[in-house]
Amino acid sequence: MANADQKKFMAQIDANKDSIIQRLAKAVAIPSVSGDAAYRKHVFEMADWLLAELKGLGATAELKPLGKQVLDGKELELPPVILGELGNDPAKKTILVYGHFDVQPALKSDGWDTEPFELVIDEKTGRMCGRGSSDDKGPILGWLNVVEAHTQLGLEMPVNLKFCLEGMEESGSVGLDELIEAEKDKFFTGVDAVCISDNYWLGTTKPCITHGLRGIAYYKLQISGPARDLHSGVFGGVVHEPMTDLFAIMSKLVTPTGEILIPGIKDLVAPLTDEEKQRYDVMDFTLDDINGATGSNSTVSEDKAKVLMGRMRYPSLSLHGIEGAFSEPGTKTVIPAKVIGKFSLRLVPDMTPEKVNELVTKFINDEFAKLGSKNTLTLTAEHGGKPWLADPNHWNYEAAIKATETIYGVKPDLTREGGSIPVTLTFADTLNKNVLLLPMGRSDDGAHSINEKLDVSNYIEGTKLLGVYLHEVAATK
Ligand SMILES: C[C@H](N)C(=O)N[C@@H](Cc1c[nH]cn1)C(=O)O
Ligand SMILES: [Zn+2]
Ligand SMILES: [Zn+2]
Repeated sequence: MANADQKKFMAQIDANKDSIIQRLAKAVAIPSVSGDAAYRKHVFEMADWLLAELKGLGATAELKPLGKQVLDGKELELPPVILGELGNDPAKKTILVYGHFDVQPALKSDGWDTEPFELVIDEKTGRMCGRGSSDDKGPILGWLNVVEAHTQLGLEMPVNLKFCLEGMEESGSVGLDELIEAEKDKFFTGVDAVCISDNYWLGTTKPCITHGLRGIAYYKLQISGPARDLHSGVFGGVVHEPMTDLFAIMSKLVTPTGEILIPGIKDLVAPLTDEEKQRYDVMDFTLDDINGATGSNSTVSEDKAKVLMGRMRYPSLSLHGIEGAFSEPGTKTVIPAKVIGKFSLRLVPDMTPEKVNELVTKFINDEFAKLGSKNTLTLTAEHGGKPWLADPNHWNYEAAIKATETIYGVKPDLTREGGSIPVTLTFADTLNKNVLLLPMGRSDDGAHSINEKLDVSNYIEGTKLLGVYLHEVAATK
């Protein structure tokens, strides 16, 4: 049940509906793609815009430079991290809020129905379409909307807030761990718990609270041979072809039903307990939720618990793409001289990127040796992140459960997320504080896909959820 302050706050969010949607439209219009050097200046632009918004709301905030990185052979300045603070009352709890203002790449030609960097609102369905609307600009702005509503009402914020907002999450959070380590006894002092809104409900109607994430280990596998692309009529059957080698290796990594074939990987996975299995059996979820989100009927199993475990508690290996391969329409008869296969594994307890790197490297080198090819193979381990699992028996989770009941009128499911947010474990380990994931969007939001959207109702009610959660945090012992 909402108390009087919470009711006033919720009414103010309803009153602000148009202006906070405009705030999201402005954020989506900045194409802050972190993984493409050509867009890097927009990630900086996004950091400047957010910094100004935070300061405009009365927070103290600064940009922390992270140095440089090498991306696709080019040296590039890393986007800064925003560290901000609102309130420092020793009588109040301090919640650290993390989010990311970078996004995945998006081009209209990928198959979007609308311009990806324009927030297009369908008044009939309430869907707000645009890259970053759900992942993760909507949720970040949710926190700002909460602060604004309190100021407008002259209502005291129930907790002190610290903000840590990064611009490299979609590209491995380069430099962030080091910054957190360096600031742990400075900026991060006094943090009581952490809240991250950067994942999704399990389905489209029922909210959830998340206490686990998979980790990631991302690889680029380069095979090169000829000094230049060749005519397949002249050189086909004459040379070892890089693409043929690459297909031979990539086809041995995983089966079409998702079984990882790299020896030793399965042995790293913590065994399933009966008690854990039961949790998946009773989770409020149907295959229609997944089918709705994928727009297909293509699950690898018809068993609900197996599908859920495939996403939450087992590793997976996905093939993402091949750079350098002929991919345009038409029928070019070319032998590409150099191709780079991209794949990643999602990691679960007790896997670490280091252990996985060892096994992947050995397997790929062994398989390449079996081909007897005269080409050259180079395997690069790109970004990695460990899996994370938190204890939900904590006041941070209690507050989130109460707030969810107030906003949505149901007890939320307790879930583990299939995606990765590498910094989560860093916060848990370095600050030694409880971390909670409190999602705003739905499973069918299409994060990383075409036509990413956030429903108006999720944005508005999700903003209320973040605010009421802070009130409930203040009320817990
Ligand atoms: C769950 C979160 N919103 C997210 O999308 N995380 C990304 C992180 C990542 C890692 N490599 C590239 N991006 C994800 O899980 O893919
Ligand atoms: Zn993402
Ligand atoms: Zn995200």
